[in-house]
Formats: sequence, structure tokens, C-alpha cells
Amino acid sequence: MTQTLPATIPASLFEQRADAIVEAARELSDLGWTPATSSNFSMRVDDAHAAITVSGKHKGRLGRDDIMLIDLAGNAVGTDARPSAETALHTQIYRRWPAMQAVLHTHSRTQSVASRLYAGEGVIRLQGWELQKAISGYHSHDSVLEIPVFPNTQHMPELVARVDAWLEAGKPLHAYLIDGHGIYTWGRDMAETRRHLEALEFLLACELDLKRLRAS
Ligand SMILES: CSC[C@@H](O)[C@@H](O)C(=O)COP(=O)(O)O
Ligand SMILES: [Zn+2]
Repeated sequence: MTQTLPATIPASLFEQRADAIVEAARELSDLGWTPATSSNFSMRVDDAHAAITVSGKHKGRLGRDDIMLIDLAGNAVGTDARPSAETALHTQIYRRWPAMQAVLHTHSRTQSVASRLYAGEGVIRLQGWELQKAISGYHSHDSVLEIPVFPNTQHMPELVARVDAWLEAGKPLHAYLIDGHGIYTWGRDMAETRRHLEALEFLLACELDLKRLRAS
């Protein structure tokens, strides 16, 4: 893939973002959270651009060339490569929150099963888990952490509208599940975003275990 950068974006800045995405993708793939060619990852580059995974690649085997530049309307910039099919869900986060620097989307078994189990309720309410404090803004296990579960669709504007509606109802949002699909979460840097993703994976696994044990 050939990537030409706008004059305002130094190559070193784009490469730093690309390398951070490749590293996170490899580690998340090693955890088994990105089966087949699923999942997508991005980082903000500046106020108007982000670096994102090219569509359809195996996320455990990415190189710098598999990361491309987009504008925040989701258009490819300086390349003919095709950005992630779910680019609109990334750019929505960057447009809405200027402080957000990274977005991670994975398809782990736990995320997938939890999304199906709670799709009817449309939300998973987490309470009583110490690890909720790994989510920025939550300071006690007593707080309620709501993770919405939106219906799956291949039509991204529908999902974008669901996210907008949740936020317009005044509810906090740090992550969401898509039914039978996976999770999206974000943060002010890659480390915070990774922390959110790992904590959510753990919390969802605990909820599933508890549900199974209580039913037995
Ligand atoms: C291979 S099924 C998963 C895809 O449909 C999609 O949900 C996904 O996460 C990866 O899409 P991509 O276009 O590679 O970013
Ligand atoms: Zn996906």
C-alpha cells in the first residue's frame, strides 16, 4: 500500500501511530480476541485525521503498510486502500470527543456471547466489581457501569445513530457491545484504551460465570 501524507502530518507521527496500532493488534490477536479477519483499530493523528486498519486483514499479522490515513468523515487520504468497513464508528468517537486518541474493536468469545445474552435487555449493568475502577471516571465498585448492547447491522449509519441516541439521553458511555458481534471502547491514549478493553473483557467474563453458576 502506498500512503502519501498531507504536508501537515510528519511521517514520524503517522509511523508512531501505525506502530502502536500494529503492536496492540498483535497482542489482542495473541489473546484470541480478533479471530479470522475480525476487529479494527485506530488512533487519532491530528484534529482532522486518524490512522486506521485497512479492511479485511488478519489483525495478528499487520505491518505498517496495513495502517492508512483517513479524515474524520471516514474518507481515505493519500491512498487507494480501503479503510475498515466500520470506520464510521471510529470517526464518530474522534468527532465527538477531541480528547479521545484511540479506538479498539474486538470480537472475543466472551464479548460475543455476552452481547447475545443481553441483547434483549439492550444493556449490561455492572455493579459490585472492583475492576469497574479500571474504567476512567469510575471510583467505586458500588457505582453502576452500563454497557449498552446495540442490534447488529451492516449499515453503519444505524449504529452511529444508536450511539448518538444513547448519549443524547444523557447517559455516560465508555464502551458498547453490538449483538453477536463484539465490543467498541476508546480512551485518551492507547494505554487507557487497552485498560478499558481488558477490564471489560474480565467484567463480562465474570458476569457470564455468575449467570451460569446461579442457573446451575
Ligand atoms: C470477518 S467478520 C468481521 C467484520 O465483518 C467486521 O465486523 C470487523 O470487525 C472487521 O472488518 P474490517 O473491515 O476488517 O475492519
Ligand atoms: Zn467487527
